[in-house]
Amino acid sequence: MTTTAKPIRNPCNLCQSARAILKRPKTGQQLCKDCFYHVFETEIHNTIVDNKLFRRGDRVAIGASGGKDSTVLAYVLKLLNDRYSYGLDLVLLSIDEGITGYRDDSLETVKRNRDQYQIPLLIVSYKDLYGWSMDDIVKEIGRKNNCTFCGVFRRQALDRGAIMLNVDHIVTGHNADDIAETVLMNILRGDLPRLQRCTSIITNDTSEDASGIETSKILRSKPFKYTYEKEIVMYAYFKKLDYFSTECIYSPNAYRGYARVFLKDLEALYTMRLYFV
Ligand SMILES: Nc1ncnc2c1ncn2[C@@H]1O[C@H](COP(=O)(O)OP(=O)(O)OP(=O)(O)O)[C@@H](O)[C@H]1O
Repeated sequence: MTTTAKPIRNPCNLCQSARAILKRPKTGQQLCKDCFYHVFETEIHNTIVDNKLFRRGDRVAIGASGGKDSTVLAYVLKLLNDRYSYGLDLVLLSIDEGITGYRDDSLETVKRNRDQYQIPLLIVSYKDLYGWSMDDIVKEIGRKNNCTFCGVFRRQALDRGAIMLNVDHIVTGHNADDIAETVLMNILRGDLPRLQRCTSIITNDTSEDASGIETSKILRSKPFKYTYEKEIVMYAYFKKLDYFSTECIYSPNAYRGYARVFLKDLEALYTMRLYFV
């Protein structure tokens, strides 16, 4: 007696053998969980290889905030390092800006990630480096331009942490959506030098600390340059990764927020056009 296999309802566009459970925002493909993991991870691997981001033996610090992007970055980089034998020595580097009720909680997530992924962690605080926490700064100057101060301090703090860790390279979880926002902000501000630099996947600009001392020539890169935020969220959700998802308490008035809303509105219009044309 021959038995015929029951046809799969809504099969995955790639393997055809499992049921599709999601529609990929980047391509519109309907995929099963395993095929989504495979294409997501392979695209990041291809980005790393095509752009020659690392050399074998590099010691690489992952800028870890406990948020979805850097949590997925730590998880995927560890996985790819093992799968493709990149030969990287990975460490987590977190900056504690000193924001009560926000960063203290997200750092607890990073500490759990350190144990879950078995990657060592260094936490460097603004208070130790500069004598001021963000809470102190906000008390002094109020709620204006907080993100601008914080961004400059964080960049330097990451460099200082990287020197303490003796790393060659810092990777951050900036994704395709973050980069689109930055492009728009630089256009609106008319900041041509930054507009030129902000889409580079890898940079090695020299930075100076508050006293004007050259701190580093450490490479920085964004392995998620081509990765959509929605796909990072989907990946974290299906893999049940442990991440912290609260907005910074000092950021509601940030300029970036306006760029983000504008781009989300444009995206919604574009998606509607795709459906209705
Ligand atoms: N406090 C921090 N310590 C270390 N790295 C950080 C910190 N804050 C941000 N970063 C790095 O910069 C990237 C972009 O930060 P941003 O503030 O835009 O957060 P985000 O887009 O919410 O990302 P995430 O989801 O990882 O928090 C992060 O993915 C992370 O790699």
